[in-house]
Amino acid sequence: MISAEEQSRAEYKHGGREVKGNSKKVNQSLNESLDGEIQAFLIDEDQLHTYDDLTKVNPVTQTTVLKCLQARYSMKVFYTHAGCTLVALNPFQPIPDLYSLDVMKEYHCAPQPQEFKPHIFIVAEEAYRNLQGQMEPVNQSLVVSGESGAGKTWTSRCLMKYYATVAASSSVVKSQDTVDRIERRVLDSNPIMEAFGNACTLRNNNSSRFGKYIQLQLDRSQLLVGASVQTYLLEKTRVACQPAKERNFHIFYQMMKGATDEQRKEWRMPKDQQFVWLPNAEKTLEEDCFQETLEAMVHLGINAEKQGQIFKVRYHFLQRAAGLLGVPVDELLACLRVRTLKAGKQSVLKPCSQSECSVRRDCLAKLIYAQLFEWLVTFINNSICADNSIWCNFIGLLDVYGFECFPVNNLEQLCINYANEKLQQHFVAHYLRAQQEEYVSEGLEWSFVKYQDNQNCLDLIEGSPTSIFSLLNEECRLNRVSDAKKFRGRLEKELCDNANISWDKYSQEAHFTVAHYAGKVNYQIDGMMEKNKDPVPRELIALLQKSENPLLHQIFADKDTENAKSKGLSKVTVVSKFKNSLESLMKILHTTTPHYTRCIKPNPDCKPLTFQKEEVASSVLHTAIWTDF
Ligand SMILES: Nc1ncnc2c1ncn2[C@@H]1O[C@H](COP(=O)(O)OP(=O)(O)OP(=O)(O)O)[C@@H](O)[C@H]1O
Repeated sequence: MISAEEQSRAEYKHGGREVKGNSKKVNQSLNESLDGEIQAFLIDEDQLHTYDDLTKVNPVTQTTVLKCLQARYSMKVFYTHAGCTLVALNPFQPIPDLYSLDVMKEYHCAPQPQEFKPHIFIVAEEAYRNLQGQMEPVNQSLVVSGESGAGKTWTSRCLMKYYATVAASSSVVKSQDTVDRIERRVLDSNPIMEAFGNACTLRNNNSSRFGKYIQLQLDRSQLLVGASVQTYLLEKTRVACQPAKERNFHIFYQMMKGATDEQRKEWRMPKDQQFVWLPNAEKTLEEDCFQETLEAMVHLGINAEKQGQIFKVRYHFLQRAAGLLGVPVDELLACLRVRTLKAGKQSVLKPCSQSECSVRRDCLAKLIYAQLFEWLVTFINNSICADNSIWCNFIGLLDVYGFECFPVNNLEQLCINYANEKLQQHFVAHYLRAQQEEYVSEGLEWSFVKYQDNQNCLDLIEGSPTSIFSLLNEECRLNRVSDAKKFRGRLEKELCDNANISWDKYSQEAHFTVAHYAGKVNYQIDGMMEKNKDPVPRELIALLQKSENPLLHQIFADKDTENAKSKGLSKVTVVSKFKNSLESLMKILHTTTPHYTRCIKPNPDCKPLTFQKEEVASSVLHTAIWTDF
């Protein structure tokens, strides 16, 4: 991949146009001249922190941009503009007064907030004023991106708090009980979703294991009257299998540590138990705050009885004990040990091997966890969503996983990186084209910025008729035992014309490599088809429908009706579902005015106030920011 510095050099003074003739001499003198200018710029070290917009750095190269960010970080200035993107460096320590009520008011009341120091509140206020101005497109989207631990969730919380303060509707209704205040309920959705959807990983103690899009609903007077949440790709495999040194979802540890004696008695949950599925329970985390989760649940209307039902299910499947799920023990064991195969109208019973039994048990746990999470999100939405007649505009907040490239990547990373490709394309389409067109229409002198068009990569992943997704789906439909090597062969045969896919001829592993806009990623094929099928044995669903736990009963009864209505729903693959939900999201984004915030993790160990250039450099490259220059 071409480095940013090389790119800068190539485009330097040529407005992105290629240097015709490509003479070595010209390049050499250009490089020397650029080096000279970089040195000249950096000589004024004391001034580097004053650049509050990285596009004003001259010349814009990786070195100069990094030096400015580093200088600002060391002065405890964490926000910097990069054209139309806000760059947020994570301080990894609370910064007193940076987000106080007074600061919010200052930005909100300023005649020109953009003249203030760069801050996430500028983004928030700009979106709010756009909405007030009712300029098309009126609805706004705040897209928060960055790698794990960069600060997306923190930023989203800040934005929500900002609107819950400056657009508070309840302040005008003095008599309203604070418990019922909509702003509070909207904010209370955070600790609940984080308890059930976040976990401690190697990269972040409070890592969101799902993506979310929150629509803050505003009425004609631009007051916050409700919200709705859409979630994406919950990492449900974590329930039954946690990567080494990582943990399960917070909620398990919260309840095991934080339940009162009374709650333990009611949920039949003894103290100090250890579970295979709860590794690293000894770790003390700020997030293990059960009573806060419970309080938030109460505010949203999840009463003690429902809480009991939720926590009983949670606890009982930790125990991996059958009867406690409210289903007959012998029936559950039978379901786990014997598979029912359908052959026409006939059913054939086939005993499972021990490892198959474990797979079925894990499948049950994942199914219950994912369905409960979905139920919770629906409950939250019912509690915070305003009636359609009340709200007329929205500010959407998107917090999704950033680009991922691990030593081993599989279907999850493919989906996440596909989502990032979509967002990158959205960014390019909305900003660069709009800006360039604006310059042309105003007759301003402009230089053509060459940007990477990632359509080819998107065609490779999701295109029609043949793409990685279509071939994966086809393989899953064939309903045969998947063979990774054969699948690699198919990909090679069908997609060899696309320059964005390649293979390492010498690798023993069945894999493929995709050249994403942010870099190349190697995907392991083994297990990918199975993950895409995400099979749920029918017998397990049928069994859970008989559960005496009213919550489980309700959740799976609904599922049944759903399946009956739309035949074959259970056959919808993971990538198809994800593609559809992403397409709906992109449709919404395209009808809004977008605002981009890029969070950056300045060191891999989450150390306070520590800036490592290599870490920031790779983050900057993985983003749309670079395109912004
Ligand atoms: N602006 C900030 N000020 C102080 N601390 C911060 C700030 N932003 C982030 N942090 C710290 O960094 C940690 C990681 O941030 P956060 O959980 O928001 O990352 P993330 O990008 O959402 O990660 P993931 O993708 O894993 O969910 C937070 O728990 C918090 O301690």
